[in-house]
Amino acid sequence: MKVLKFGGTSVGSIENIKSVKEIINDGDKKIVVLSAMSGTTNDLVKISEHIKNGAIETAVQDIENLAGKYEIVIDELFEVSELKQTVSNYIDQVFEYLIGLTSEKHTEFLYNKIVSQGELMSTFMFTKYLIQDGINARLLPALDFMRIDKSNEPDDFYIKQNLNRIIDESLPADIYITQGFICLDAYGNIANLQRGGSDYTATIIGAVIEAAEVQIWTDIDGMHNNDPRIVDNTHAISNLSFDEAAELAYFGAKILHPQTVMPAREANIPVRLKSTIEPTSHGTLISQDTDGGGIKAIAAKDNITAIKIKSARMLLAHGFLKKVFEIFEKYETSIDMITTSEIAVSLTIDNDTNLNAIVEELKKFSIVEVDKNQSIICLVGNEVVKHHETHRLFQVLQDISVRMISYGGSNNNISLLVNTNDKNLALKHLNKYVFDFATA
Ligand SMILES: Nc1ncnc2c1ncn2[C@@H]1O[C@H](COP(=O)(O)OP(=O)(O)O)[C@@H](O)[C@H]1O
Ligand SMILES: N[C@@H](CC(=O)OP(=O)(O)O)C(=O)O
Repeated sequence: MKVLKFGGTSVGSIENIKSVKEIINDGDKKIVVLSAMSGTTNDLVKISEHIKNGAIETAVQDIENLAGKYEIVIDELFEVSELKQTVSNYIDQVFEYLIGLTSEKHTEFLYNKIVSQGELMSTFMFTKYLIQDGINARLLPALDFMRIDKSNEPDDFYIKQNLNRIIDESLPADIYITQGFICLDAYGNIANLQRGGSDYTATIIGAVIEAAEVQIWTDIDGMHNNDPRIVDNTHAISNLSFDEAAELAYFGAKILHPQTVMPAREANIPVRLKSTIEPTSHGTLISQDTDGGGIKAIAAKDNITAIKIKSARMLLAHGFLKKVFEIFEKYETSIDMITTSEIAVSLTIDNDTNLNAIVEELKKFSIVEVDKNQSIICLVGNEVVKHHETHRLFQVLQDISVRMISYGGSNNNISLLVNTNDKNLALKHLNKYVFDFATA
């Protein structure tokens, strides 16, 4: 069985919802993972923010506006009045529930309850829409099987047991629909896999059911060699290894959630990125195969903070780095990049939650400088550090001030740290030097 994930853009309009139906209705049994309609999760996040800020009237107004949008979608999708009524009742209940939540105290738990509603709505509507067309579709509620453990890792054993049980117990179907993104935490509270997490849901499910393939369907024909929103003339990459794709996803290629590749790599399940707009195009196949060498793609990750730690005494004195790392470990903050010199160590983090506490502790034995608004630019390719063309990327040093370079941490990745204001220019110039050097 295959697992197909359709993102917010693919279920974001009536036209796209219809295309998704055509794509999945090919007679093969499958599990379909859906995101919320595009824009909905952002709207729900805003509603949660308003509640947090005590702006209850604005929250209610936003809920009503969102309800209005869903009314239009239901009206256009459903012709059979009984189904239309069932879906309307369900969606009305969701919005009444949201209104009810506006009088609650804001907590992370409340946020999680609010943001989970997008996927609950999209999957309910879509299942009924397939049924209207005579398709044997069945909804598998993600909250009945998808769970993370105390370390926020997928609880594979629980997921496998419960998903198989639910499929076995329900009437046979050709197409099973489930929600991406949402899950339960180890204590049974509603939680999620972080923004963009539906991709991750798809590979978690793919791994536990040992799927033949996981397909991530979106609005672009695969992973491009650079960010198409910033750089012109990018192209889709036909094949990526799991390691290459994982580096690109982790370092910001928006098309894939950072953790998506992990379950697929562990279970050796190919992942194909496909376009709902051009369903017949090859897309990008991510598998254990590696091909060729040199830089295949460039990605960038924003909201990075650089921390320079200068030692009062000699830096590489025995135990100095241990002391530094222990502080980051204590505050559960992972380090992305690191470079050292005789007198200082520079490193980056992408989570500022405990920055002040970390800096205070570091200051006890060093001089600390913090630079916010940095971006990591990551160049990825099999054996990229050894390739004879790789040196071209360093031409970017003549155009842009590069704060840090990480080379050789893995054979597949070279990373540069630049000020976010220089990111777009850096991506464009790197594109020219690396992929377009004949005209550079
Ligand atoms: N390297 C890249 N390759 C392809 N798309 C990318 C890349 N970097 C950024 N994107 C953007 O990611 C978008 C698709 O991701 P996303 O918004 O998560 O889709 P969905 O809503 O289907 O989950 C594309 O429209 C594209 O603009
Ligand atoms: N609704 C979630 C989950 C998701 O994965 O969305 P998308 O597939 O559109 O990136 C979000 O917006 O974060």
